[in-house]
Amino acid sequence: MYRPDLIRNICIIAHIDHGKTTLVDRILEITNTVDKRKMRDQYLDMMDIERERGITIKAQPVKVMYTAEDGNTYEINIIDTPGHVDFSYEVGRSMAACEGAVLLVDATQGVEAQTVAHTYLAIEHDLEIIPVINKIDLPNANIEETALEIKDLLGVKDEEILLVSAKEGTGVRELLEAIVKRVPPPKGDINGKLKALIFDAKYDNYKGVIVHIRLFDGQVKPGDRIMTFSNKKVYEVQEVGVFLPEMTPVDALSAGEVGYVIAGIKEVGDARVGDTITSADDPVEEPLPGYREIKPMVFAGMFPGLPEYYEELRKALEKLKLNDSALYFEPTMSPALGFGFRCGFLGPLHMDVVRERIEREFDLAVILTAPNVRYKVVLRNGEELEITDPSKFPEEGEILEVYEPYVDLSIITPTDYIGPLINLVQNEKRGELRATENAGRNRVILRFDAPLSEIIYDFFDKMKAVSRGYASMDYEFKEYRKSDLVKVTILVNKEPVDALSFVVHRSKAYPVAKKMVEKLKELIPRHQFQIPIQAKAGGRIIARADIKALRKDVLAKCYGGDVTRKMKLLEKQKEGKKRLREIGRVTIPQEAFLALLKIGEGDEK
Ligand SMILES: Nc1nc2c(ncn2[C@@H]2O[C@H](COP(=O)(O)OP(=O)(O)OP(=O)(O)O)[C@@H](O)[C@H]2O)c(=O)[nH]1
Repeated sequence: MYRPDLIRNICIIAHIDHGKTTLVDRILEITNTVDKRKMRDQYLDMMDIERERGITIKAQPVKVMYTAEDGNTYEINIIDTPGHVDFSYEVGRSMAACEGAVLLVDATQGVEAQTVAHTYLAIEHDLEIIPVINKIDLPNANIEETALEIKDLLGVKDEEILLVSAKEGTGVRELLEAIVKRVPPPKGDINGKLKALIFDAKYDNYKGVIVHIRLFDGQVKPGDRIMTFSNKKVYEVQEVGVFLPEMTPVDALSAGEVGYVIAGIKEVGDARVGDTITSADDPVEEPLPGYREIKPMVFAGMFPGLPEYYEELRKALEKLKLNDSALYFEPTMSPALGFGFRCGFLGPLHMDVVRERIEREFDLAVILTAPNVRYKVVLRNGEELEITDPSKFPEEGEILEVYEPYVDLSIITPTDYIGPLINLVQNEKRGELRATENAGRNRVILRFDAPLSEIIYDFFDKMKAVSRGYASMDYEFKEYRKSDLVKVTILVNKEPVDALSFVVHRSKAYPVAKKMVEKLKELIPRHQFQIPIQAKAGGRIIARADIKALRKDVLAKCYGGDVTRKMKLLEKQKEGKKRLREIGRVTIPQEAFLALLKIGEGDEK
């Protein structure tokens, strides 16, 4: 029977390692959702990488049935939220699918900055927030202090904060009671026109795209003709169902419910997060608010470790793309690295995840070049270009104007670190402070305008370093701004290496070029001859470092020059142990192609 008053839709806000997965595991057990025999730890974290790195990009939603003290059996849908700034848009969309949020704080760690950003987002979405202190079983749990911080953040009373040990199960039942009592049931009209929010989409080899939805109004069932609002594509529904957490078909999904739809959608790119699904025959006029097209913001070259693996790399990228609508790639050719792909990502973490999946799931070693943003260039001849590959950046004489993307950068920090953070953003990263807002006792939000290109390198680590790990950041694309940018070309042994070129603000061209050649000097091994490394901008050499020649006797041991040794090296390269590239007569290791990312290392101390 359809009882929307017995539905509760929630998400869990938690900093990494505060115990979200463990809590969900306990809830699954208490509600007998998962057969004890099948129960394994971290049930919902499906991907290996997510488990190992502790970053859940997004886990499956799950529906549990909980019989409360009032005798009613409630349906509680728990929707996961990704935990990194690259995916902040998706966090917002997941929250839009809920009426409540559990704020989970580790009693030994206290409220961390990342949690604050998500809590604000939950408040913006009008979610009922239930604060929970976890890990109370630990001897070093500091419940009082943690409660103070939570009260600071939310303005709640002591008695509203729940105490839980997700590990031992203490307090989990009380939490389920609180969810049922405090989180409002979904509103919505089952007789209204179909209006559903897409909050995730996954590709399945057998079933095609599985669209995760939250219904706001109306109903959807097999045989219905549905339409995605943004691109007006029409599909016939084949199956609808719920997550138990295995996908389980049902006759229909109705207003207020969470579930999935399978409708012959071929790629996840056609079921975009944040988009509205409606009826093709009787569509709503207005979609749900908040939809945005996700565009790649960060680009890098990806090349197979060995040329013969080009096809395999293409297949791997195609496979990943099926499940990742934000991933973009097109073939490219680099004189230095051969055939490969120019790839686009949401941000630096997304890039890392893709690279790791390719290496691990497809067993392919790849060479990835330093990331860059999308530049807009107006040439003197009037032509307008969009450049995502620094080696294709036009020569200075041809350029009339250049524009680069700026972001709204917000950093939440305890007041102690305001000075160092402003210094970092303004003096090192070309940002501008726009506003400072109070964010509760001893905490502020600093709002900056900053060039995206400065944020994608070592910014995150530096921010953490100057704030002792306490600051957290979020950014969103703002606009393109005119800028004074130059291309720096790197020559190794007098030959330009296209994959090492980069674009930089003129004011930084010299210092960055100098650090870059010094870094390359460290990263490229010695050869039997001296190797000059030069940086060239605007037609002249602006920095140089030399790698000294090896002495002959040493050389005999290391580089015998015989073919089998070289073959062995190439074998190793396949294993991803040591990826080397011959440029002219010089062997360049994979690391060197990321030299630009490493030039800031060791600056702090
Ligand atoms: N002692 C104790 N340990 C806990 C408790 N809850 C979680 N842990 C441990 O804390 C660690 C992190 O827990 P997870 O559940 O993986 O944390 P998470 O928030 O899901 O982490 P991510 O998926 O990485 O964001 C694990 O080693 C858990 O065993 C608890 O109540 N008490």
